[in-house]
Amino acid sequence: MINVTYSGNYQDILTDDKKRTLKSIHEKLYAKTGEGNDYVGWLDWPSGLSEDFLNGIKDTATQIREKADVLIVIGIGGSYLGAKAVIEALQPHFEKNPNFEVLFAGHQVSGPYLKQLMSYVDDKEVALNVISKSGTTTEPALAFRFLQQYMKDRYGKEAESRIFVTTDAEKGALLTLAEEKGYKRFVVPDDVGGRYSVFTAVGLLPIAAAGFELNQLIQGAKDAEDELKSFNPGDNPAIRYGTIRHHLYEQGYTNEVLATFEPKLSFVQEWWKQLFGESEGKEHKGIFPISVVYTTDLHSLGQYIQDGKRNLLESFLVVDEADEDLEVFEAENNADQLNYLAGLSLHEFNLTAYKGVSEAHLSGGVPQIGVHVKKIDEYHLGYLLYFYMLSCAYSAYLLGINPFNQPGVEDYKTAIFKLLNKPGY
Ligand SMILES: O=P(O)(O)OC[C@H]1O[C@H](O)[C@H](O)[C@@H](O)[C@@H]1O
Repeated sequence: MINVTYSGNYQDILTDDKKRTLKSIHEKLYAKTGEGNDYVGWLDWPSGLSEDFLNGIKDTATQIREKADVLIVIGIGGSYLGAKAVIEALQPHFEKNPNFEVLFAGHQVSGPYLKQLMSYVDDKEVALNVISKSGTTTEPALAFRFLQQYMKDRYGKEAESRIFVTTDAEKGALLTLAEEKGYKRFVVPDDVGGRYSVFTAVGLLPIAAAGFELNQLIQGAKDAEDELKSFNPGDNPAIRYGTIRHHLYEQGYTNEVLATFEPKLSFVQEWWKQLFGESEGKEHKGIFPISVVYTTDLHSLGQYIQDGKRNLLESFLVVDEADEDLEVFEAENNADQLNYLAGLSLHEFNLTAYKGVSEAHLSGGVPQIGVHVKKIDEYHLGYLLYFYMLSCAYSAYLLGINPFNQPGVEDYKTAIFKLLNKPGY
């Protein structure tokens, strides 16, 4: 379902030694005995999802769509990027959703954003889904403080039936608050970290509310879980991708540029950055994840990628089939001199551009990985996101890093809290 290509020879990387290392990673991962094993609930999560659970999410999504025109999803990092990635990939570019919108808040602290959001929804019916695994993250908590008040002012007691909380089952300030007010709650499983949580209620409720097909998304993830669990490092694309990028890292390619020709995937790229960046960037190790959308960025970052410092590897996220397309037509006077393209579709143009860019960058000293997915729909996105999560676990374990914690993010938080005189800091 996913095809991973490489500009080098994969068999050369796959030495007996590497196979042994991969085998031991595979065994620890699936036996849930590797480092960070408290957080591998995502691994068999898709196949464990019950009809009842999915129906519960779908029913709530239907209720939300019945009573509201807008769902504001409050969350940051893993509590926002998965839903945002799927929704952006699936919704049309324009007239996103004339009858129902999913908007996001709490993923930054911008006064203008929050003020303008509240005035934008003033003439619309609103529901809120506040998502935080810890229940204590400052940005969403701050946004929720404002938006909860907004809801109370607008709806009084009825606000309580318009607010949905997704958080830990047992702890956190958000849980206490939800219990106090009787808000409907969804659980972030204990053993699933934020950046691995897209197939839990964290991602599923906003995605369902946006009107997308959960069964297909989950089926894609389930098939990925099933097909990628075999230890077959020659063919398994998740092992392949993890192994190639790790090999390139060892050769000094410490930055990975994830490139796509499909602008709708730009939030899949953002989600991927958190996934790989937070999973691997520890102990002064790890590939720094960067993203570009082509051909746009060929006209800005293309120069650097072609000729700049040689520590870049490039991985293309290639969509093989376009759902909509245009064919270049023959113009009478050919004033723009583009008749040579007549008969070519824009998708074919991009596939050719992929080949050309890939050749040029390779000759400039940037090794190439291709991650090919058939098309963009619920099923293939489900498959793709699971594929990346699994590859990430292999890749981080190859580095000797626990993929499932993020100890480093506390340092800047402590520094900010000290400056703000937060009690206890
Ligand atoms: O869901 P939350 O607990 O609010 O966390 C939201 C995000 O913020 C944290 O600082 C972590 O770095 C992320 O891994 C997490 O996804």
